[in-house]
Amino acid sequence: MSISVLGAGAFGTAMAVTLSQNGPVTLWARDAEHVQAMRESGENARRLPGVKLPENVTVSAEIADALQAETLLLAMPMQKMAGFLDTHSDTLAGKTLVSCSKGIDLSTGQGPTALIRAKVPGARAAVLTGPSFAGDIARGLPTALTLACADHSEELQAELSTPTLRLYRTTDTTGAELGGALKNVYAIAAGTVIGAGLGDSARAALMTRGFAEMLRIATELGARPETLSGLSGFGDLVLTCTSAQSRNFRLGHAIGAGEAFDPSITVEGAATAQALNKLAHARGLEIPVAAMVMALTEQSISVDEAMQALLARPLKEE
Ligand SMILES: NC(=O)C1=CN([C@@H]2O[C@H](COP(=O)(O)OP(=O)(O)OC[C@H]3O[C@@H](n4cnc5c(N)ncnc54)[C@H](O)[C@@H]3O)[C@@H](O)[C@H]2O)C=CC1
Ligand SMILES: O=C(CO)COP(=O)(O)O
Repeated sequence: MSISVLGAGAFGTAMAVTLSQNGPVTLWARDAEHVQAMRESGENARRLPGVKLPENVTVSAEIADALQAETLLLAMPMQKMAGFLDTHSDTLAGKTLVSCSKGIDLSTGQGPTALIRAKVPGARAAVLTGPSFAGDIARGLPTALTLACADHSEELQAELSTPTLRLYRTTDTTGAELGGALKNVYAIAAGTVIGAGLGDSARAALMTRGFAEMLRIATELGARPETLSGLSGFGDLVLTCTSAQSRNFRLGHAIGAGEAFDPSITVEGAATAQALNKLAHARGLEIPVAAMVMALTEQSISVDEAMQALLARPLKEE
């Protein structure tokens, strides 16, 4: 059984590298020049420098090459997924589409599985998510992720597990994808606190209250609470709120420190904060930390104002 990875960013490349231990993998990039550069150098210098592409990984700019496989990993930024599915919907029907993207589509409020079902009705949708930096996976460091698929596939779990990548399965696709999307918002909050010098205690408080918000909104949207407590929710929240490897954390850190941040870096949490606030508002749910993250990323509030607003909220029961 062969696998293809669609999107040759850091994460798609890392997944291609680890999965190539099980068999041949096609790594598809939309940019032919990027493919040429990867073939010549034997690595993805743009997105994952220093990691050699194994022989089992074929890089291609032809989508037809990738479509030879039945299992396709979607590894592109969330806000690009709808356009990608629209363009290729006919050819993707009947395939197993495993989303690796962590976000909520801003224009529809849908997560990856709902988007896949809407755009490619004949496809089987799954989600691969959890605490994992691309560099760690590619270097073969031990990693555990959640694989969510409505039809409970042990076969898919085995297909996507490697000697260093251990997958746990669940049928709760909503919980898994919301955990992965929402933690990015709180990683921005954590980064902001550290960048502004507000201390580790404040970060722990925001992580905990952020997790409460994650549970509140995700369960309202149909997620199982235990999924949020697992790798895809709590696990990834811990990783991204405590590591400067996280781009979401780094964006927050720059906001807190009053520094510039390179806008070409993929940071899913800013758009997710907007989508999340829309969803919460429509349901009458309070998510004060996520509201502050949205205001900070939109530059409509200062860090000091955000912190004061959170501290001045009415005292309540935990
Ligand atoms: N980098 C990481 O450690 C992890 C990333 N992820 C998730 O994976 C997703 C992708 O992130 P990265 O690979 O890190 O980003 P990246 O910034 O390294 O790469 C994004 C890639 O997507 C490609 N792309 C953009 N629009 C596209 C389109 N319309 N069609 C096909 N390809 C397109 C770009 O050319 C680029 O190669 C995000 O949702 C991220 O949250 C998940 C786990 C870990
Ligand atoms: O999702 C990730 C780790 O699990 C990667 O986080 P960033 O997108 O913040 O770098």
